[in-house]
Amino acid sequence: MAKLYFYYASMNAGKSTMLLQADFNYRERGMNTMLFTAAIDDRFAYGTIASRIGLSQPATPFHASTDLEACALDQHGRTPLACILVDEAQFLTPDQVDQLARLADRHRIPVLCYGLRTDFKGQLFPGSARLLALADALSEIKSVCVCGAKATMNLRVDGQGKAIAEGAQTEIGGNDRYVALCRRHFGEALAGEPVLEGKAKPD
Ligand SMILES: Nc1ncnc2c1ncn2[C@@H]1O[C@H](COP(=O)(O)OP(=O)(O)O)[C@@H](O)[C@H]1O
Ligand SMILES: Cc1cn([C@H]2C[C@H](O)[C@@H](COP(=O)(O)O)O2)c(=O)[nH]c1=O
Ligand SMILES: [Zn+2]
Repeated sequence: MAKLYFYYASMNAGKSTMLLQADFNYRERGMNTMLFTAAIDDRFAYGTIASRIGLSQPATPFHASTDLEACALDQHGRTPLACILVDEAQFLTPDQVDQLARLADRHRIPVLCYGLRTDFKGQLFPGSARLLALADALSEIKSVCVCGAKATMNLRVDGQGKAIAEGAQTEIGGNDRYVALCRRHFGEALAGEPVLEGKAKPD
């Protein structure tokens, strides 16, 4: 049985790097893959998966209206796919996650999704919630907070590095707008404590 995988993490944990490594691993063995990424996340370039470590690959951009099942089956009909890889999976709609599950279940194509679990308020993204509900395998990619503990949360900051507690769920940005923190320091930063001024105490 092909599986639906969800590799989740905070920002800057290495999700895109791991996706590109997995993709390379399939392709170096002569197998075809299909890559998707969110059309709205154009930090590097539209329709490109890029990691901070410098790797990048073109990918099919998805919008909320994109039928991922139809796109992948169209490609699969021309060159059989060994694997589908999806970056920025937090931006999938729940219906799109269902489409990916059908690609695994009915068409036996493994689907590897990489994305954030929660937003800057600590709330699940709808796509991530559906993936947590449906995926056969959940795997956390770990990274560290300023204190050395596991960073599980994503703090949104303004131009002065001040914590932001309110706003739209979607706001594209990188290390200038978000800081991955452990839950304790996420809470302290939102409470106005000087977590990001190098005064965080180890847990
Ligand atoms: N030159 C580098 N060498 C090694 N690791 C790097 C380099 N630049 C960035 N990184 C690491 O890469 C990780 C970010 O990778 P990336 O795939 O962009 O993350 P994500 O997709 O989860 O946001 C961070 O852990 C960062 O420390
Ligand atoms: C926490 C959070 C993040 N986003 C956006 C910001 C980035 O564009 C992506 C995640 O990037 P990654 O480095 O590939 O993990 O998601 C957002 O829109 N809203 C949020 O709350
Ligand atoms: Zn911490």
